[in-house]
Amino acid sequence: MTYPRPVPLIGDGTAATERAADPAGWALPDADRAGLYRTVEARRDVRRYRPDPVPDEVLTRVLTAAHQAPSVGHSQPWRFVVVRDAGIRDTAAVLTDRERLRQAAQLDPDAAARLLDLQLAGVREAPLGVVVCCDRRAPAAGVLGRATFPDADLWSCATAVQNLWLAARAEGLGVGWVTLFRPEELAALLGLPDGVVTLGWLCLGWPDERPPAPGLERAAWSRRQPLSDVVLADRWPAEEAAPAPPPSRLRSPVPEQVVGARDDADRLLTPPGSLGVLDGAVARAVALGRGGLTGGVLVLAAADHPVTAHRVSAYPASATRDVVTAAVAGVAMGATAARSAGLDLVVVDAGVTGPPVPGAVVARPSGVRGDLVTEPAMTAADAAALLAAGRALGVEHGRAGLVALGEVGVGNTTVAAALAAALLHVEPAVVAGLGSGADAAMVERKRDVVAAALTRAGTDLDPLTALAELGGPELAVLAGVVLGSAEAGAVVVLDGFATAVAALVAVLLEPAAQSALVAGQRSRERGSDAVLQALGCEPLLDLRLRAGEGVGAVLAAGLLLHGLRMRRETARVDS
Ligand SMILES: Cc1cc2ncn([C@H]3O[C@H](COP(=O)(O)O)[C@@H](O)[C@H]3O)c2cc1C
Ligand SMILES: O=C(O)c1cccnc1
Repeated sequence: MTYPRPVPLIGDGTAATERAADPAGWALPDADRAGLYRTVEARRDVRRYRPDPVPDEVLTRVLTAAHQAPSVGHSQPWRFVVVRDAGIRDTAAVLTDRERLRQAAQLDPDAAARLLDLQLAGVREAPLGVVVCCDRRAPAAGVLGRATFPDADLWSCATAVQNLWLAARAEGLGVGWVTLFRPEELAALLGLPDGVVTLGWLCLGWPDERPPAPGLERAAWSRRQPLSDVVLADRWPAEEAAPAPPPSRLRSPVPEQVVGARDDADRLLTPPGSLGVLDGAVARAVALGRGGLTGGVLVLAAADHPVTAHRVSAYPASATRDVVTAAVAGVAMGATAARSAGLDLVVVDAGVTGPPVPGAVVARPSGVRGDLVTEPAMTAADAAALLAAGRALGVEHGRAGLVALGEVGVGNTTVAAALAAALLHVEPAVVAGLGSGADAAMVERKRDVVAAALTRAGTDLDPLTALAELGGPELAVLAGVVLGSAEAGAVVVLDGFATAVAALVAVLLEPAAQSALVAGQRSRERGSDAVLQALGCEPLLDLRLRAGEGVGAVLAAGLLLHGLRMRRETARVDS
């Protein structure tokens, strides 16, 4: 049976089916739309004003439109100082006149003459001045969206100006935006406190001119560029751009698949997004066409690392071989985790010291291995070959639909740290962590080793070079597994720090691989957050794991399979 859709009493009452049936259904009626475009097209900068007063209710409508502008983090940083006082308007007018002469003095004579010809007054004549101010006293980091774009508060105020301007135009009022001021002089005139800045003076009043075209265009100061000059396709045109990245073979799921997954989620008899982070992971799998998943495979790649000579691991290198041998026998922790979650296990010997580990798939480097500090981790040819071998494994095992990643390799948290530091351009201290159980002195050594490795290899490395210089063979294989799995349309579930760094290499090589990733967990290892952030992936679990071997990936994969089953079996509402 189906259930009636519980329509929320608050918020968006529309259903996914409605939106899918009529994607343009949010449009306003034809006349409203035409009116908006007519207003946008007819907006002018007005410099001559009638002295007649502007009724308060009209002013309020116009200011209300301004106050409905978008603002970064909904911070509403704008303040509108409405100046009616004739004395203040007179003083402001003198300030602009002075500035106009100062600027004319800097131009060549012809341009200066044209500037002086332009009617720039209005500050004195218009019955109202609206000085748009931005209160910047809130710390940028506290406003959603401003930590990264600290000037977004100013842009918000500019959108308020535009709203005001369009509303004024529709009312028949003129607006002139005057920035021919020294900002500090205008601020002093209005008594603005430190931290409040102005975007200039808006003259507002009934216009004594009705310009059919922009004044500066009529004065041949400039002209409107064709739309095709200002709209660019996908990236900045080649002659000025950095070299194009190498072509990627991978493609993310097409938008129809992503939206289809969301539409289906919307029909569940539960509030949208009720499973939180898990819903995001389930949506990824469904968008990849993997909603029916019931199992998958753990790919466990292992290698040893010459960097252990620098005493950066709490355990002897021989532990790698022991753990891999136990994994093949099905009794290492990663192997038992996989079995209990119903996943198959593929163990890859990517360079375990000694002869190939019996029972493991062999994909080992053939050239010299180095300790990062004095020599590259491996040759460029080996890095490329291991990446390709991993890719083939990913394509093969990706058919199962879910690939969990795991690693074994004493010393590999140091290797992963070096690679992460180079790829993310962060300090060694950000990524050098406890690993399998380092003490403070060892963490310090790891940091020094990473710093020395970066000094030798440099930090401006393309991902493949970074992999050879600073990476490890199992990380190269795993980066390839990510690419191959993504190519096969599989969901890739990451484990801890090292697997996330391998995924980062993959994503830097082919960005579309990101849409296959699910971060299994937030690992205990320092640096895990930085890498997951760079991947743009929010982890499913936060158990302070430091088990490696894919244990966290498998636990998360189990959770994802539960989530998919719930998605499949939960009742749908009718539409
Ligand atoms: C017995 C044992 C089993 C492990 N299983 C995973 N790791 C984890 O620890 C290692 C990385 O830490 P570090 O960089 O400090 O050496 C990797 O093998 C990782 O998978 C293990 C480590 C040990 C000792
Ligand atoms: O985050 C991990 O996966 C991890 C941490 C410590 C040791 N080995 C792996």
